[in-house]
Amino acid sequence: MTDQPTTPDADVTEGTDDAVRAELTSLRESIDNIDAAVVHMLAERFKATQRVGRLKAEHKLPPADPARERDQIKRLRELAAGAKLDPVFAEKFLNFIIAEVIRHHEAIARA
Ligand SMILES: C=C(O[C@@H]1C=C(C(=O)O)C=C[C@H]1O)C(=O)O
Repeated sequence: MTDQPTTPDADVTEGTDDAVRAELTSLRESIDNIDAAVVHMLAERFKATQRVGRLKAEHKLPPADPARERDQIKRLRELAAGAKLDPVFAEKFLNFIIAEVIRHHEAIARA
């Protein structure tokens, strides 16, 4: 972020047919609902993983469990393929989340 004054972005749909703009708005409402659901689901997942992190710290278990991760990645790739979602993307997404969870578990173990 800078302190420079910003000009608002132009409406990229200006001049586009009204029916097209209405369809875009409707699709974006669905996207906004899905994004909200994703945020809420991720929040619940992190609540559960925080509890796992505390349990592991109390019982001196390591923050990461590579065997469990391998099983999850295999399962998620299969689910993704069945849902016509790119399995490579699904794996990257899960790995991104797991890396954050492991960071949390390391922090809990240090605390
Ligand atoms: C949550 C756990 O800790 C880590 C994070 C995982 C996850 O986010 O799904 C899976 C395995 C572990 O590396 C766990 O062991 O179940």
